[in-house]
Amino acid sequence: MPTIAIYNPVCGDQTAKSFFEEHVLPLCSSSSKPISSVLSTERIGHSGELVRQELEKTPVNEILTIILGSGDGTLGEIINYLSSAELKGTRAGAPPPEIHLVLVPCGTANALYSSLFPPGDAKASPLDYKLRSTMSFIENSRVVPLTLAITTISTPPTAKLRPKATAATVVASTCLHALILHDSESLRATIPGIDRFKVAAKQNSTKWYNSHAKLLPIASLGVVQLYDPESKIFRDHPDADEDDPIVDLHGPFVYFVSTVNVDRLEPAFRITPLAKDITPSEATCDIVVIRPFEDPTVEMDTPEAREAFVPKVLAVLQEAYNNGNHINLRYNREGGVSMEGDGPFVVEYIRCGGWEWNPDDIDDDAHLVCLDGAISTIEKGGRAVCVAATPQTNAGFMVHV
Ligand SMILES: Nc1ncnc2c1ncn2[C@@H]1O[C@H](COP(=O)(O)OP(=O)(O)OP(=O)(O)O)[C@@H](O)[C@H]1O
Repeated sequence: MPTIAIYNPVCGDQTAKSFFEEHVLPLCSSSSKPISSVLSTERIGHSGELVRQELEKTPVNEILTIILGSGDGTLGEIINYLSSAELKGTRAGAPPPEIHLVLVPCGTANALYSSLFPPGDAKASPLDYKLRSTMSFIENSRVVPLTLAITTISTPPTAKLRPKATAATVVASTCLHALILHDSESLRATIPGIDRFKVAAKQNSTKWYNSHAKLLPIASLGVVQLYDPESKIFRDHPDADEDDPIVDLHGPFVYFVSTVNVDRLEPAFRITPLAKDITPSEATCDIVVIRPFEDPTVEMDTPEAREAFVPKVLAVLQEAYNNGNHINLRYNREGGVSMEGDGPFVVEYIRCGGWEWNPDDIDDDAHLVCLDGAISTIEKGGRAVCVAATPQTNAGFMVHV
């Protein structure tokens, strides 16, 4: 079973190369798990090419293990490259490969790693913390499958173009989160760390997004679920029944973030905490939505109403850093947001099989979609459809945990 190492030398604080040379490679060479090649990515898109070349040399009945030093973006790049690549060599005409991943968190946010290995749980030093997946590979070989969120962005029916599908392993989002990722890219050079996300959040805090979302049922249950913070369980969504299991959500929206595999997007930002606290038993999307018309004091979409809503959104985002406590925030009669309110919950926390996003033609900002950090734009008249997919047996990506 071949094992290769691939690192992205420019991700995060650009220390992946030295971290591999000083820690990961010596650890592996002193174990019984030899590494056949050590590869560095040289450009955008290169990681997928490197994995393809290795796969084409790997016998069909063998699993390829990749020790991957990167953030979430490089992993997404590999998965998407392989999903559309026509493999040759030993893999010509063969069924989809099984790939095992050993993650070394070298990126900026490392959402997948910090969800699989929550930092608070670690009694280890920072060095030991970064080597947890590596140690699992060396010592016990326990793996978990990755769920994929397959998002298809369609053009209007009149365009007659083939829809484009992208697989995400962490997040598919629209609204504020997509705008934050979009704007934070231009801040990368001046603010290399995760503070650039906070700056970008402030820049976009007064925007509301006009769209119509449809929530698709969980495959085995046939329903969409809504979390009830009072009883702390998921219930069947009140707007769905067996005859019509699809739930319609009308805008405006401020926040729409859907995750798979993760309960956090940064080590401390637990935006979908129930992904860990009430673990789903199959491939599902956990979605956090904020719609300002759920606030009992909001009656119209005006500049004043948007301005007054800003502190409420920031309170939710802030509370997500408090171990995911934002899901318990409520409005009070004055429209204030706190744990003590007796009004509606500020966040709608949904678990479903997928969703569809139909932005209003006139709202440009509602057309941005973030897929694991990469931004796509839905054309006017188009839509995005995201579905959580379970990997087939003996295929897909498994992570050492
Ligand atoms: N040698 C290279 N030069 C320039 N870009 C590269 C190179 N190698 C890889 N890349 C690109 O770097 C991008 C960022 O990588 P990645 O997402 O893994 O790290 P990050 O953005 O720092 O972390 P995170 O996704 O956890 O926030 C990837 O999209 C990849 O295409």
